[in-house]
Amino acid sequence: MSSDRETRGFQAEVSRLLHLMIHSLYSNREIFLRELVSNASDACDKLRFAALDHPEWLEEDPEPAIDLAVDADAGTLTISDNGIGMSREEVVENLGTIARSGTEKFLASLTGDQKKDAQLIGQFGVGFYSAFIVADKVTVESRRAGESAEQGVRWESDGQGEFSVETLTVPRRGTRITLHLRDDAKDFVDTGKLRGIVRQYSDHVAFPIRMAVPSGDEKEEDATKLETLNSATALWQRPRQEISDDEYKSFYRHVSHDFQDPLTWSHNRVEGNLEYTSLLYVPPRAPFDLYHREASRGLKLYVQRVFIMDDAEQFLPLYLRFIKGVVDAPGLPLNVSRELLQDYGPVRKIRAALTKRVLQMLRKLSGDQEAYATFWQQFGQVLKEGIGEDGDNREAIAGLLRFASSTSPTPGSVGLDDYIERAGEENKRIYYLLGDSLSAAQNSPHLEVFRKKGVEVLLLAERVDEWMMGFLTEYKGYTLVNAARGELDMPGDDDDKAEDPRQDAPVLGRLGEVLNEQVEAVRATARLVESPACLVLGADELGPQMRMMLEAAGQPVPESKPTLEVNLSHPLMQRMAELEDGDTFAELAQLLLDQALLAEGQLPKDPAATARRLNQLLQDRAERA
Ligand SMILES: Nc1ncnc2c1ncn2[C@@H]1O[C@H](COP(=O)(O)OP(=O)(O)OP(=O)(O)O)[C@@H](O)[C@H]1O
Repeated sequence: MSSDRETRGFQAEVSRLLHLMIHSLYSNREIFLRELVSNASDACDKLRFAALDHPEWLEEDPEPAIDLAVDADAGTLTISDNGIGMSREEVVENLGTIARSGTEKFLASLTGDQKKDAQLIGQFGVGFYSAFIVADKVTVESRRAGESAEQGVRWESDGQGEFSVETLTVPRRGTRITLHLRDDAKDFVDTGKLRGIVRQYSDHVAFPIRMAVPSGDEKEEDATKLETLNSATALWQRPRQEISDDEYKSFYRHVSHDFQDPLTWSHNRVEGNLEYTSLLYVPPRAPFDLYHREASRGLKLYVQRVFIMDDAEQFLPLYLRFIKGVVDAPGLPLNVSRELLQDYGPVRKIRAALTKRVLQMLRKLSGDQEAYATFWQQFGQVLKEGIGEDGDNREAIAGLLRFASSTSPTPGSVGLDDYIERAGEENKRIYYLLGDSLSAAQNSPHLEVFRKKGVEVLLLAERVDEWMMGFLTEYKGYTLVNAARGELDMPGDDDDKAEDPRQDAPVLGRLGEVLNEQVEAVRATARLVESPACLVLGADELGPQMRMMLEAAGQPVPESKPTLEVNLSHPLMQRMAELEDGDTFAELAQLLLDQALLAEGQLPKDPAATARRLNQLLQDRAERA
């Protein structure tokens, strides 16, 4: 019986997605099977969860399973499950519109560049539509658990822009997807090939994946038997020593929908009052939506092996949102909700323990330079958020940070422990310098004296750095010191600055008078070797990055003036000290300040006036040439 047939157009975005997918995933075609099996497995998980409230749904057909069947003559492959199934509305919603969270964001982040987009699509679970990579027609028949056979539904499409739906009788609960294989994909009727793909991608799926194969019965040529293709146990429940690296990797691909192997993982069972098992992975690259506020994050939560929810974000802090994996906490109530998880004491304890576990895993990973460099490049910025957000683990997180430095300019090449080891115990300070870019920091006049004295300075050029350093004031008994702030206290500087006779030099007073409105003070410096002057922030003043961030957020930013420090031994300063003409002195003083601003990556207050002064200088120079 069939009725109510209607044809509908896909949303435009779906057509785009299909087109892109078919073309960009051609060399990875077999992943369609992983995606469809994964959906079937999710549907079985959902059924088990729903059956906690409706045990009657399981009565007739109690064992969830996923079946593959091929028909070589018809050129079809069928994947069926007896999971939760879909109603007609759900089919239309799930398989025809893009209201689902990921797709829209994914499409928004497309660049139009085929190559880049192909990588993006790999990061994004391609889901049901991947069926069209190998099929030129897909038929879905489904019946929602708890509904009658007459309320079944059939969905069909050639992936060209339209799909049809109709109500029909479906004898069994669950979903059955038939792929009418494309001419160049007919090899997917080969049971040996399918067996290999299932073992490679889906071995750990917790429900049996079965395939009809010839029974070998000579009397009945067409007789078949069901062969179970996977090991069908929840991988995380098995003892560690029995699980091979390949199994761990394959499970990672399952939970993350990634094509690549994870960088590392950590599998632990905790016994006692608060029993739980966790299997946590560090992915090899950041998802495209790492910085989207509502991006999915967190672990898959199971209670007594029953799947409860995806993206259980309560089990890890926000700055570890890139970690993938599973937590199985048999002590939690099966009907636990997101709201309940939020303030649930045991969950808070698991979260604290898992956070430590992840930090340890990263510490261990840092022993492998190449792998850690990949990690740092992908997730370093996110980890920095933890310095501000997680005071309890600040030191452990700080130990994982990587920087460029004045002596090792490759980004991410220096850790705080490396710095300490090189600096020794004598001067318990770690110097750092903030800049708008790495090259600005590298060329900053503030580094001159450090270079001269052979003291290493960390160079920080990311937007979050200034914010982060506001929280990171100490590490293993060493004080972190901003090289561009306050008065410098360098090793070997014994002279008491307050009584430094250089501070009485008349040129300082003259500069102070001319620049009175623009600077807090003018003083002699020991910071500079080659440059005549630089700007220094007061110890508690906001730096330029924080100012910009606050301004962008519409927050009031307190007025503040920098201090100008000048190098009295510089020939320019010596010449200025002798200069009698007040107007020329004022012009040069203004340019001195403007160039110091420029060296910090900031614009002078009146750039046009600076340009005018510079042009005058150029003209004078040209006339003398
Ligand atoms: N075998 C199935 N049984 C029941 N529902 C299904 C089945 N396959 C797909 N669905 C429904 O269709 C939706 C869309 O599936 P699709 O694979 O495109 O995306 P997804 O599974 O939500 O995301 P992703 O695959 O990216 O993780 C699913 O969320 C699910 O609700």
